[in-house]
Amino acid sequence: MSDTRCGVVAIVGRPNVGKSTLMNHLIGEKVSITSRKPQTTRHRIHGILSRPGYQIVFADTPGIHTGQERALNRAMNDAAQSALSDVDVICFMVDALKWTEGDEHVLGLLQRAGDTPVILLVNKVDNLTDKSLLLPHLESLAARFAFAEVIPVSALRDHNLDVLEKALSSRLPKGDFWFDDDQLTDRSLRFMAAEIIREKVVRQLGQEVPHQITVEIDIWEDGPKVTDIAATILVERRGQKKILIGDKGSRIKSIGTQAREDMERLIDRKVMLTLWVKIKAGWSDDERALRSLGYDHR
Ligand SMILES: Nc1nc2c(ncn2[C@@H]2O[C@H](COP(=O)(O)OP(=O)(O)OP(=O)(O)O)[C@@H](O)[C@H]2O)c(=O)[nH]1
Repeated sequence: MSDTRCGVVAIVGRPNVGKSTLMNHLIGEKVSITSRKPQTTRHRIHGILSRPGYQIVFADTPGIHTGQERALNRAMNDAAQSALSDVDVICFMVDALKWTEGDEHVLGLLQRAGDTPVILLVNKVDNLTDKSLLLPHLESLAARFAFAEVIPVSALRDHNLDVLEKALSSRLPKGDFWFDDDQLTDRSLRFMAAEIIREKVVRQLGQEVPHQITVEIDIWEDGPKVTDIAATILVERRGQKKILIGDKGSRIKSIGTQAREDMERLIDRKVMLTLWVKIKAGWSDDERALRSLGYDHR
């Protein structure tokens, strides 16, 4: 029997609660992603945290969004649901004392996630001026769901992240590590490059462009000095394309510059990045397109 533990963890929560901040603070610059092994074909991997004794593979739950009207959201919710029932631990993150419809929606999805242990992460506790409000809030949340554990954290200030790591690692199954540390493959780098672009779009445009954007890497060529990368950002409507491109191309240029800088840091080489924006007509209601874009998790 192996002495080490290894398993998959999903961090879920509505936008803006601090999920990315937590990932960055847990894993830092050392986001190492490798080619998928059979154990992880059902997950898109977000990052890997390797410590002596345990390896936590963070799965990307492909969007947990409010609103059910459109096929995209239905498919995403289905995908989120099946992804959730298939991980070893779920972290449900909320923003301090705030509770919104978005949180309610995610909690609803968790109700159907099966036996997977759910840890409630109450983030941004550094923001709380009156800490005495925390306990009653936690108690009322705990009454609504059988959380395996409730941990107040501050992702930004690294508060209680050691407690979180312990809570996660102790719940992982025993087993060998799936990934060698620091091993990067072309495929995972492409995936990360696409994520970097998506992140920049969301950061720069926020609500103006809905989360239904997808990024495809069309070209990845490692030249002697420079890596040439071309990517297409797929949007749903003409108006979104216009916003993304911006006045005389200023917005897409700024997104491209920021993304290129992150990519250069990631692969430690010069990058030449070309971005295209395309409208994928009828995309939301086209299940076939969804599957080809990787949202089919059945
Ligand atoms: N004060 C405080 N702010 C935080 C903390 N964690 C995250 N934030 C801030 O909250 C905002 C949202 O954080 P993100 O990490 O982008 O949130 P997210 O859940 O990944 O958001 P999406 O990518 O939209 O799903 C950022 O401005 C963070 O700096 C925290 O522990 N304390």
